[in-house]
Amino acid sequence: MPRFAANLTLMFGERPFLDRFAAAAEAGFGAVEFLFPYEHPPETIADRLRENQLTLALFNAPPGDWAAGDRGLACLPARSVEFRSSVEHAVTYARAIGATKLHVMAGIAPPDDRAASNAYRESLRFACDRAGDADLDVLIEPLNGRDMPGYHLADFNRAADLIAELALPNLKLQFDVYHRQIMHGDVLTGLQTLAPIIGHVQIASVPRRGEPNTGELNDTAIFDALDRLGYSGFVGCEYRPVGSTEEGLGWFALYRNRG
Ligand SMILES: O=C(O)C(=O)[C@H](O)CO
Ligand SMILES: [Mg+2]
Repeated sequence: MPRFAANLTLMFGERPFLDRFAAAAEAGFGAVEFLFPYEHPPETIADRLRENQLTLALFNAPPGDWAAGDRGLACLPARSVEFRSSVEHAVTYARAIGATKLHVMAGIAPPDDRAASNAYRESLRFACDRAGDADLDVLIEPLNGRDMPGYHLADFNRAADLIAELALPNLKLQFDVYHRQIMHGDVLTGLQTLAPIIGHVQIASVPRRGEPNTGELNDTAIFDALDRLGYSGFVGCEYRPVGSTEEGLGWFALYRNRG
């Protein structure tokens, strides 16, 4: 049975961020993930994880100035200095909070912009090198253009090609089922084909990005397929609860307290 990680950026949003750790543990999660923890000292995050006996499945490197429209810096040649320091900052956090997986966002630039593609490759080499020193995998995640217009990495095949081309041992694919279904469909075949390079999986219903099994996909069949494929990582619950997070956890009854 897959092991699930509550995404504390989207779930338990009724509470302040630091209170969501206890809420996730109480709900039966053994792991959590979140996007950007940087408003809080890493020691505080580490304490919350330890106090609640939670494993950290994944977090994101700083994305630049989100309010100003940045969605990562990796493909932006003019921002390479800032990118490198964002990776160093993330690695410092990762060491302190016991992370093993780091999502590095690409940024906004057309997929066929050659300068952006070259910068992206260079940035990923740099990130994998620094992250490798801390035993961290670097994840890249194709994002659909409806939620993330203009994002540089918007195709699963392109992500797979890039991972093959760069051949970096700690560069992996973040397979978000929600984005996959919107961009390409063919979710089960995608999971099977890409299994060797998948480093993390995320789930949400389509199209509303709500609880599993409330949209157009059979998420139970997806969880079964992950088992058959021998996927041993976490499945991040990156969804926006329709009502209160707890009320929407009916789907989780089968899986709670299973690591
Ligand atoms: O949006 C997603 O699916 C993510 O996982 C990113 O980390 C944030 O954009
Ligand atoms: Mg995702």
